[in-house]
Amino acid sequence: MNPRITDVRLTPILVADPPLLNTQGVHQPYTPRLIVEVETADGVTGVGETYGDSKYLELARPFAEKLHGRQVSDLNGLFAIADEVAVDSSRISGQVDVGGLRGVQTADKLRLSVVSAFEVACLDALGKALGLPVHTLLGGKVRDAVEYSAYLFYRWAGHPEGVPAEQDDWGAAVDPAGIVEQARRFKERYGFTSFKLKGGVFPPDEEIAAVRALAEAFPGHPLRLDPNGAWSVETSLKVADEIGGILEYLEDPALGTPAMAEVAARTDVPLATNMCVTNFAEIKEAFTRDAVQVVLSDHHYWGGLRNTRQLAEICRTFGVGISMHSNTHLGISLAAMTHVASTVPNLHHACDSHYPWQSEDVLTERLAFDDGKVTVPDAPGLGVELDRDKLRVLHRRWLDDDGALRERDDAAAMRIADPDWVTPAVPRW
Ligand SMILES: O=C([O-])C(=O)C[C@H](O)[C@@H](O)C(=O)[O-]
Ligand SMILES: [Mg+2]
Repeated sequence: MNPRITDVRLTPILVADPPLLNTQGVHQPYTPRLIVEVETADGVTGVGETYGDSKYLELARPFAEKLHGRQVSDLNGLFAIADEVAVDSSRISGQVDVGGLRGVQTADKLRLSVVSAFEVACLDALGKALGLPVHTLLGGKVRDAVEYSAYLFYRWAGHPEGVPAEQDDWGAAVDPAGIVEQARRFKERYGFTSFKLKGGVFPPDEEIAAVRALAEAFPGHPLRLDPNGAWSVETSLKVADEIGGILEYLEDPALGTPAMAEVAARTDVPLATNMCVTNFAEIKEAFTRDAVQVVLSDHHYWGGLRNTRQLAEICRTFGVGISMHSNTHLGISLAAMTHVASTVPNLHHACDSHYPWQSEDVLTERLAFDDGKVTVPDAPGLGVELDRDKLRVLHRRWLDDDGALRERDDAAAMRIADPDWVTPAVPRW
């Protein structure tokens, strides 16, 4: 076996995305992702996936060059290489990460978001070379299937008129009846039994009404509401007071650890986050102040699957729950999430996944949800296969784009429908 890396391929793509609403605006019709392939001297190829905006691409390129000749098994070495890659200061000074969804942008967060795709690709290649699934390389699965929740979004039926986009048949969902209908469809198609509603879109009373309608339509099913930090402490407490009894947890009601700590101190409703605990440096303050009860990890920005396991161990030590956050992603990432989730004993909440919203993929075969679960692949590596024709088509779309869609910008996408739209100041309500 010769697991020396002889080739690294980076393929930026644009993937169709429906008009899903969040507090920043609306999803673009196409969103950028980056597909990473590492090839070894033996001709084994591993795949990974991460964000595809330019700020990630410009780090991934020099990173890829440094990988040539290294062992695919040298996973710890990836972090040392990342430290050697310079981050342009204009990318971090005064910038917020992913439209503010991950707090302040730092060089470290950018680097980790790139390292993660290479780590997954190396694990995939190593697993294929050894004939072992990725979960075995992570210490072994403790469950055979990983449960996911339905990720409900307020949405329009289609993108604004005149904007080139793929169509879907989900229809609009802008009120409680629309959200219940969407949830029903998710349950019928995929068997999900937990429901997360992306909030921060309409005034809190409307979102409270939607959660109540879900509780009535699906009695006993775990429910979550996530306004992405759009509410003040007082508004968060009012929502907790009104619907806390029917929520599994409230996700990032207010922005930042101090505000979350204040909410947590005054309610018994568990608070989850993917916004105030987004890297190891942020754990100490949040846990010391008891600001969050569940951390939603995301291997893309925590720096990969092994870091995700470390995070899970820290959460276990402090008695904090762990589950998984998701942003627009394809099957490579769903497979990676499923492998790592299968190895975490203290995973007690269904994970998030945007995948059902993605009609396109770069795999020969889509991953399936059965009874809301993805079966943990046992084939070597991630257990998925790249479809080069599909990859080519989505890359062609990226090449043909004039640059307008290569950076995900939900506020800019919203301005096409509403030219006066500006990213709302926080707290919005
Ligand atoms: O749980 C979350 O905060 C997210 O999933 C953030 C995402 O960016 C989501 O809000 C979205 O894609 O609109
Ligand atoms: Mg969230």
